[in-house]
Amino acid sequence: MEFETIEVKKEGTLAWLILNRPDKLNALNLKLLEELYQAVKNFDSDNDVRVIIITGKGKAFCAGADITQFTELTPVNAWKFAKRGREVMDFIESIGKPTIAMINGYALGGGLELALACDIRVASEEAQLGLPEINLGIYPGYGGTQRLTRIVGKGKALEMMMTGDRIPARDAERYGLVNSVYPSADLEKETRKLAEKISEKSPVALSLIKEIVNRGIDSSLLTGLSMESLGWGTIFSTEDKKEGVDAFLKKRKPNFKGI
Ligand SMILES: CCCCC/C=C/C(=O)SCCNC(=O)CCNC(=O)[C@H](O)C(C)(C)COP(=O)(O)OP(=O)(O)OC[C@H]1O[C@@H](n2cnc3c(N)ncnc32)[C@H](O)[C@@H]1OP(=O)(O)O
Repeated sequence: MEFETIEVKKEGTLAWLILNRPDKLNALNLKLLEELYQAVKNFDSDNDVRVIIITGKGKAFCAGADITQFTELTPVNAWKFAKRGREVMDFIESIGKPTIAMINGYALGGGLELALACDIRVASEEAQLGLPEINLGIYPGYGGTQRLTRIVGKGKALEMMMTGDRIPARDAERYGLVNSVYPSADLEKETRKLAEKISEKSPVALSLIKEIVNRGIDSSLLTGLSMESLGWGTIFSTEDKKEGVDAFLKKRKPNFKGI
């Protein structure tokens, strides 16, 4: 499928989705948002794909929602644009496959919110992250108020939203906002290494981990723990569980098939 605002490519079991409006720092307009949704949907239903990596072309991961669109938005359309963006982020978070945001530069506003919807964030040393919407007289609308708070805690999240300050990647790593930081020359290699490691695990187990963690975090501890035990029953019916245990006992590498 041809896209205008993103590039997609497959490398074995890894799928790359590259935001491709570099002259506008990959700002999210409606077209990009819809293509992003479609590409993730395609990769999610592609059995060959085990891990999805999202990144940006040029010096930005994504500088947020396209501000030029704001001048013509009526309140009703603003609500629709925010709602659609949130739905796309929710969808990305909800898919069963692991997602990695490879933050190669600015991840601001809706761009950071996209990264927050991914499971793991890795960044280059030059990257800067922030929610600068406050400087436009608005506030995050693609899930940032909720997801950032769950990841870095209320105090730091409120500070980021209230000041709009951009945070260097190394500080973001200290706050737990990004998992790892690398020199930009190594970012792609290290991301690929991480993605390949995850791609060799059981897709069923990965999918259950995502579901239980994402649902559990919004539930009581008891409900989360109960989902964990129920999932355990389910995982014992899979071929991947048989394969993993057999491989261990026979001292060989497992070959998980996702069944
Ligand atoms: C409707 C629901 C929305 C829901 C929630 C989401 C809200 C948002 O995301 S609001 C946007 C938040 N983001 C920002 O406020 C960042 C805006 N950008 C900047 O502050 C700067 O561009 C920068 C600090 C990221 C980089 O500065 P610099 O290196 O000097 O690069 P330029 O400013 O010259 O940018 C190059 C080029 O890109 C255009 N651009 C950058 N960001 C956006 C954007 N968010 N929307 C539209 N266009 C953007 C910028 O205008 C330049 O274009 P030209 O002037 O045509 O060269």
